[in-house]
Amino acid sequence: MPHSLMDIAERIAALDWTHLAGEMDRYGAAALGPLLRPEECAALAALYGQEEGFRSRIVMARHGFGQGEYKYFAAPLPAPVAALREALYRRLAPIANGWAERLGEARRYPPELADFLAECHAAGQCRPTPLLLRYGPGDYNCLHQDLYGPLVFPLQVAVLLSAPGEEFQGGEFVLTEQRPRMQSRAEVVPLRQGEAVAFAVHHRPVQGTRGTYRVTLRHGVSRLRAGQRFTLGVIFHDAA
Ligand SMILES: O=C(O)CCC(=O)C(=O)O
Ligand SMILES: [Fe+2]
Repeated sequence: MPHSLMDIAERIAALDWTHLAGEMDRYGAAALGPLLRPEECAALAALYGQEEGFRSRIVMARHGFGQGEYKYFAAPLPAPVAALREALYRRLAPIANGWAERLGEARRYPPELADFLAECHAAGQCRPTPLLLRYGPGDYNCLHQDLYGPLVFPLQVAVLLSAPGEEFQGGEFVLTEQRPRMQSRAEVVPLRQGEAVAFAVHHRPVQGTRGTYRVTLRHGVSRLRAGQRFTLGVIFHDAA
């Protein structure tokens, strides 16, 4: 493994996962801190302009998803993206299993990404889901859930590749949480360049006075006031 990729796995292993699991349990999202260096962010963002290496490009306005665009990587994923996906999965799988247990769900997630992806592929979810997103002035990402078939890994990660305040203004990462029969709660996760946020894809358990209940989460990005913003999205289930 080249030095920098080994390094990505080590950076992820070095995070305080006990603390982060607590944040995930309380808020449905946790800022992971800096994962990528500015030059690594710039290198990934620069891939956006290339033709090769992607399986599709989505113009969000055409689908009512917002304004801006994104491109799904084709297999094989760029090495740093594959390294992030593998190393993050390893740490998130125990949290996902804890959630499944508390929600009374039978599904358990294997400890390694390769084994989970084998399950996805056996279920006909074979297309890679990691993506690069690009937003310009006025662009935004409507609240959504990244579901790509019946098989869902319940956590995902986004890495901000651009420098807020320098390369763009506005464009905050936002989550909403819909509790049963209650009004929604919003959460903004401030990120700096290279920082990542882990968050619930669609549901998470919340402990109530009469047992555990399920809340529904959505995420999106508020309107960019100026500049250009790139994100790397790391989703663990593959797509049908
Ligand atoms: O651009 C962002 O910060 C969010 C991107 C997104 O929707 C995702 O990574 O799934
Ligand atoms: Fe998303």
